[in-house]
Amino acid sequence: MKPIVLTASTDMELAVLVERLGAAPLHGLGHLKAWRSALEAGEVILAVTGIGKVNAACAATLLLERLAPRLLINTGCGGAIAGSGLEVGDLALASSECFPEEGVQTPQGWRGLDLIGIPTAVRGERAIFNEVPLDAALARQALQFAGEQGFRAVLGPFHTVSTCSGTAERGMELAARYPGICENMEGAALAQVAFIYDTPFLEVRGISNLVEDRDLSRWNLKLAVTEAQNFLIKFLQFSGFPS
Ligand SMILES: O=C(O)c1cccc(C(=O)CC[C@H]2O[C@@H](n3cnc4c(=O)[nH]cnc43)[C@H](O)[C@@H]2O)c1
Repeated sequence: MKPIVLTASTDMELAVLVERLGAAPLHGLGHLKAWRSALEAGEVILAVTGIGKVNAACAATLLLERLAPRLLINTGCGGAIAGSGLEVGDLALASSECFPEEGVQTPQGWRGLDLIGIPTAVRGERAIFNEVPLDAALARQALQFAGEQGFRAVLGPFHTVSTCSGTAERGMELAARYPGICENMEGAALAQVAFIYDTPFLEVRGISNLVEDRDLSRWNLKLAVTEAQNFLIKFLQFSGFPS
């Protein structure tokens, strides 16, 4: 059976999973720090991508080329976009991913990549621009399982940015371009690579902060990454998915 690959941008975002799944270091995956665990659901490979879109795309390409997984899961922390109903410590599940910065600044305002007419990726007849579609059934299944397990979780579109929105104004500007519940810096890059390789992709983030005027005293990275990993441990071991 093909493995499941689970990624995050930093060690901290995988540490609980590595420990609780008894994962052993795995060498030979290029520049990536990785671990392997054998679960009832099959083999799980955990890998640290590094921060940002370039690191994420590079890692995803290497992992999908080498391992051809049956599922790619990305986790970590993220910022709750105003109006999402999310609070610090909640889970956010991606219904789609989006690059809300890629486009053109025109005299009439910002426009997305569809204005240029060059897609970010094409698979068969399907061309995508700023928004990357995800496996809706898989995301809904994860949402339902989260609720059953007592996690507070919201399913909705994610934003992947180059610049963390450290002002409420910037968050609202991006949300006016595309709907969003959770901001992060890697997800859309992983989702785009998964789209190209026709691999199911699930993204689950713990909310570490609100997208608001930057105030680090209100952030809780540890709670966010612990909640996301606690959920994934249960999801991998008990949800019955993915078989
Ligand atoms: O502003 C700071 O000084 C600061 C301190 C610690 C961490 C950060 C981050 O921006 C973390 C980026 C990292 O975590 C994800 N993340 C978490 N919250 C957000 C957000 O509101 N907007 C974008 N990315 C976020 C992201 O995926 C990165 O991996 C800043």
